[in-house]
Amino acid sequence: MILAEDLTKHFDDFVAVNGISLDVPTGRVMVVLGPNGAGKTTTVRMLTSILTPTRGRALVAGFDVVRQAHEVRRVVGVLTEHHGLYGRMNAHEYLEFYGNLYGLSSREARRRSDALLEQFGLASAGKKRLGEYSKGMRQKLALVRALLHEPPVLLLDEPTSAMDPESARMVRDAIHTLRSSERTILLCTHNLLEAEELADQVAIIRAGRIIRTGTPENLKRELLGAPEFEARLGSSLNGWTPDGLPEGVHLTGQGENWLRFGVEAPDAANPRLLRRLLEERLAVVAFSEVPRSLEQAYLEAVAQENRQEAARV
Ligand SMILES: Nc1ncnc2c1ncn2[C@@H]1O[C@H](COP(=O)(O)OP(=O)(O)OP(=O)(O)O)[C@@H](O)[C@H]1O
Repeated sequence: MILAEDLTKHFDDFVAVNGISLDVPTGRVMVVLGPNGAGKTTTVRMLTSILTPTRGRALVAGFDVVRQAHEVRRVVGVLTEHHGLYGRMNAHEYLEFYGNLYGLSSREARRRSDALLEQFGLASAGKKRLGEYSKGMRQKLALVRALLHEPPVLLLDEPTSAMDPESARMVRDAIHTLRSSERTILLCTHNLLEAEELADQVAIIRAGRIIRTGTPENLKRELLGAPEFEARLGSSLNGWTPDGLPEGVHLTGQGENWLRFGVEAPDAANPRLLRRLLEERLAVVAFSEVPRSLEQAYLEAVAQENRQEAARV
């Protein structure tokens, strides 16, 4: 549904985006992560036909972002950092104006905007001038605008950055619902918990290039190594140290009543590991994976790149 090949953007001599390729199938959420200035917004702008790529091509819902810019604008809902709201209008007027631009009748625009304003807690602010909106309210209204024409593709650049926790929750819930109704979503965020919750796929961009891509689980595995499992015991270990552990399992830590293991292939090794612990008559009261975050994996990916770059100069 979103397909980019070798997408590149130069601003004079500066290369902001350098050969990005992406493939986001229908009904999936691709989260784009990256440091400030990495090229995320520039990528979104090319995918929405706002900027013309210097090289490469992109198709959104089958439409070419350069040759079919008009069609692309019709099938995408965009939320960018600069919302371009008209300060003198109120929300109803603004959404009717945009609804008409998208080809909706005023009545239909009003019906949809009332439902969306209600959904995002803006119903009581419908008559307030947009110049008087707070930052978070502006961001919510920009999202309402992006959803107004029920587009199959959504490109959301930091959609919750200015929102209070309750509003951000509403937006994440809305993204879950949109995903399950087969919308295709590309989301840029610096909020790694948000990314972890929503992403089917993650692309990490640094200095205009994709440095890693994969599911959150695969990225954790690739960047942080084998998962760890912890066995909690109902009694003290009394100085016992594990030996004869199954292949692919190694001890990574231990305390008075707990043991931690790195496990290369959990499906095969964990049953054997548990049998081994029971053979020793250890009272295992809980056995669980030690949680690892996408944040850890992201920081590791960027740190690895920074080290490689430092080694090159
Ligand atoms: N119109 C422009 N002219 C010149 N340089 C630009 C222009 N737009 C963006 N850039 C540069 O391109 C690079 C990428 O910017 P971009 O806004 O895409 O980054 P980003 O990943 O979205 O960053 P952030 O996380 O801070 O929002 C930056 O170095 C920026 O200064």
